Amino acid sequence: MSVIYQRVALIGLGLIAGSMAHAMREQALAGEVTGFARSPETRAVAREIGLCDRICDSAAEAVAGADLVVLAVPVGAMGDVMAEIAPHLAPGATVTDVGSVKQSVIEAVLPHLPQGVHFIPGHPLAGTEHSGPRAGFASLFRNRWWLLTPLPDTDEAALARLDRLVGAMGAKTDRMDPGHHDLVLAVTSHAPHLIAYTMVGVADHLRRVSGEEVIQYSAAGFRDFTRIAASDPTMWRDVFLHNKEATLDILGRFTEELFVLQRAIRMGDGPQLHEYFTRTRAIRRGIIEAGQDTEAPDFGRSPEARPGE
Ligand SMILES: NC(=O)c1ccc[n+]([C@@H]2O[C@H](COP(=O)([O-])OP(=O)(O)OC[C@H]3O[C@@H](n4cnc5c(N)ncnc54)[C@H](O)[C@@H]3O)[C@@H](O)[C@H]2O)c1
Ligand SMILES: O=C(O)C(=O)C[C@]1(C(=O)O)C=C[C@@H](O)C=C1
Repeated sequence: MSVIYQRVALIGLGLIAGSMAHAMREQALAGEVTGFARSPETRAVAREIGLCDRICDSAAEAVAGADLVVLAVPVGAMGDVMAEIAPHLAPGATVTDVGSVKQSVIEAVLPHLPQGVHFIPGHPLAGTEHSGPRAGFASLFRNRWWLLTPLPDTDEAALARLDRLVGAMGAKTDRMDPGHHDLVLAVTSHAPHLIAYTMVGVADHLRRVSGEEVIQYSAAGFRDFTRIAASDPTMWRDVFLHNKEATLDILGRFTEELFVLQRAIRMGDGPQLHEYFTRTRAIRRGIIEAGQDTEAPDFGRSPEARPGE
């Protein structure tokens, strides 16, 4: 691969920025990568592990001369970070973000955007429950979607260049309207996280009644919930506070469906439960057939799709 940006500045040095740093280094996509995080401890770890070519002690220093700046902080911090770096951005630079919510980030960033600097919001649909500067790894984005939500006046050349970087890190790119993005993600990511947090909360509450059995005999389904519910509290607090309407809409629908199933159980309506679960199983199989879950066991995928056979 060849260098796509001469200098990339990563603001916030956690899972996503760290994975970008590793992926860009592996593929030699940037001439130099600088990094800044607010906490001195995070910067110290980032230096110790050589996460970037240069870790700076201020955001201003990190973005000076950068042709790409990546905002990789919790969504509630994006506006303040943009205000801080704005006077130090190079003319013609591109600023992107990786936030899990798009509309509120755009509203927070745009008022601070200097003339001649491009802002292209983005969101990699890839992550783990781990956070911090040690959590990143180069293959995180491989074969995952990275949605770009350009604004109506976005410069096409700047967009194509960012698209190229994201693709070179292994991701598949697509473009989406920011408001639509927030609704889709409320269904596929935000509401599911809240449900996992709640289920683990319920089990924790029960543990106080039933001793350690909830932990000792935790079944695979519940363990999956606990993985999700171990995700970073600051990040997820901000996601819910900044994608409020869409999340509440989906949770309202979720509650209605839950009542339907609850009633079917109470009434002993086996056919209704069976029909419902048959439909949901088809959705899972569709995701796997579309190659969206690379870690899942295969349910009847074609032999060509099974590596090593
Ligand atoms: N974790 C995921 O699964 C995932 C996936 C896709 C997108 N995202 C989004 O990416 C962004 C970063 O998430 P992450 O998982 O890398 O988080 P993380 O917690 O691993 O890292 C966040 C980093 O930002 C730093 N930070 C926080 N506030 C700051 C500020 N005001 N100024 C400078 N640095 C600051 C923290 O010190 C930390 O280094 C978030 O907006 C999140 O919504 C996360
Ligand atoms: O795999 C996980 O741990 C994730 O939850 C990653 C996940 C998701 O919901 O898919 C979480 C938040 C992001 O904004 C994007 C990806």
